[in-house]
Amino acid sequence: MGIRTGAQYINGLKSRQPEIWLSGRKVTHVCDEVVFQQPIREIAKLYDMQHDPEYQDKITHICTETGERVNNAFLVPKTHEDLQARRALFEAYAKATFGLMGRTPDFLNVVLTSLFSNASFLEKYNPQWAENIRAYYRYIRDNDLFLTHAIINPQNDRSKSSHEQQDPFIHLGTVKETPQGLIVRGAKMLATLAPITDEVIIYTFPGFKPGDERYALAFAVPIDTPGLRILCREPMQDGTRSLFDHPLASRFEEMDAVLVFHDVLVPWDRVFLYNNVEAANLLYPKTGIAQQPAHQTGVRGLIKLQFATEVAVRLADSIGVDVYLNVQNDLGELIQAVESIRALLRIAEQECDVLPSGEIMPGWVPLETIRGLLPKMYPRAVEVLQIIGAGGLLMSPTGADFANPELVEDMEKYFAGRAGVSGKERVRLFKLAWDLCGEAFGQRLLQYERYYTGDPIRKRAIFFNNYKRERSFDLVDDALSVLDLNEPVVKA
Ligand SMILES: Cc1cc2nc3c(=O)[nH]c(=O)nc-3n(C[C@H](O)[C@H](O)[C@H](O)COP(=O)(O)OP(=O)(O)OC[C@H]3O[C@@H](n4cnc5c(N)ncnc54)[C@H](O)[C@@H]3O)c2cc1C
Ligand SMILES: Nc1c(O)cccc1C(=O)O
Repeated sequence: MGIRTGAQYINGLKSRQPEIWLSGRKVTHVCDEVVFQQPIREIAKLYDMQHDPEYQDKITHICTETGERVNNAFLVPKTHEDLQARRALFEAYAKATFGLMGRTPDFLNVVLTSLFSNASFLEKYNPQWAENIRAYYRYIRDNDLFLTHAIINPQNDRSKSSHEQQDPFIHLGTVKETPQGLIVRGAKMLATLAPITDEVIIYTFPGFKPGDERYALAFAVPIDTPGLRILCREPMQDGTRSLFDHPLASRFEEMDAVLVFHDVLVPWDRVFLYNNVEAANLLYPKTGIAQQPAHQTGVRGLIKLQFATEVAVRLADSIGVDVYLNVQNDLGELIQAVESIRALLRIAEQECDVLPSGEIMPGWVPLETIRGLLPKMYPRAVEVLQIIGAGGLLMSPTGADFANPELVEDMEKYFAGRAGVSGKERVRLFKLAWDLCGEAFGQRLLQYERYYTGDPIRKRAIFFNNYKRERSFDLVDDALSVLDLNEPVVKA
């Protein structure tokens, strides 16, 4: 089959009825749910881009195995050109969503492609697991499906591991084996976009302790698998607010959900790992799923930070405050943050790691540096928007006010910006900024940037330890070596 259109993606959603709970009620048809309609449209646009002459050759390629045209996320990069082809895809999708949708289809399709190309890691534990992930990759690639994932345990007692929780099945674990497959029970979070995806993949993130064997699980099932319950968080916009009033929140609400597995059957051919704590802790670092997806998230994060920075620059200009030193200083800081991420991506794409399989991976040091910087830089961009927007952020009328003939004169007179910026233009800019720095929608985007790739504190500690292990810090030795402590520095 190969690449899908947006209509085919939507028909796929209509062909099933997952168990989705939203604001205390069960969703009957996800495409009829107003909260999901705009995000579905935004994802459908990404699928349509694959058929658009402007993008098709940039973001898709002909699969050498099947001869079908497939998305570049499924490309195992073997050359710098392959890496640039993936970069082009990430950038096209990020620009289409301003980097505000973190879990667009390319993200998990890159994860799956890494699991496929490094399936040999699973081979030594259980060759069937390796075969299963290879077959699953081909299934998702050839059907161009959209995955969600949930790899974090629900936030119960973080001081205890899974097997020490009050109930053995709060965290997702294996209940029993059957001839058909595993029966699994318990919860995982935070499955972003789960209600509007086709499949869910569960894989392991390091942190398993001895005794956690039953929780060491990696598998994938269709999103409408019997017994899988999708519990959505409170929506951050009700789907009825206008594009004028909420230009971003009304388009890019990325629903998050806890997945509860009520004795779900996982067929054996969909089991990628289980009952092995060592394999569970090593899957993330040993199969490229820490590194390759970081290329996608780095490009997406760059576009998001760049977007917030551009909004801040235009906001300041619209009310003439970018003539002041303090504002220039803050905006200069954001621009330098954007340029830092842009430069780090280039370094990552130049300083690659080449695996024995021939797969090339963008350099882990610059990618992990991006992962450590964005959780600081993006909240700072939000703060700068708040500082520059000041009271104007709380003083935006609605599109309905501008549409009312009785008010339009006041609207244009009292809401105008600097000379040349009409009332409507200034208000629209301030609404863009408010969606990013004021709305719950914008606060989620900030929290996303902090935590989407794990706890930044612990990630930075892992980065430091890996860096210390791999680097020699020669300059210190050089400095100490030139001085023979018995020699006077300057000969008399
Ligand atoms: C908007 C958003 C979208 C997300 N989307 C997804 C998704 O699609 N799929 C997915 O699987 N996950 C997703 N995540 C979850 C994300 O991976 C987690 O938020 C992240 O791993 C941190 O875990 P936590 O949120 O449970 O925080 P916790 O681990 O509960 O941490 C809470 C606080 O306690 C501290 N803490 C907790 N445990 C320790 C410890 N052992 N040592 C030191 N400090 C500790 C942390 O530093 C933090 O300050 C998403 C998160 C957000 C915010
Ligand atoms: N995707 C991730 C997640 O959901 C939680 C923690 C880490 C990651 C990741 O890809 O690094």
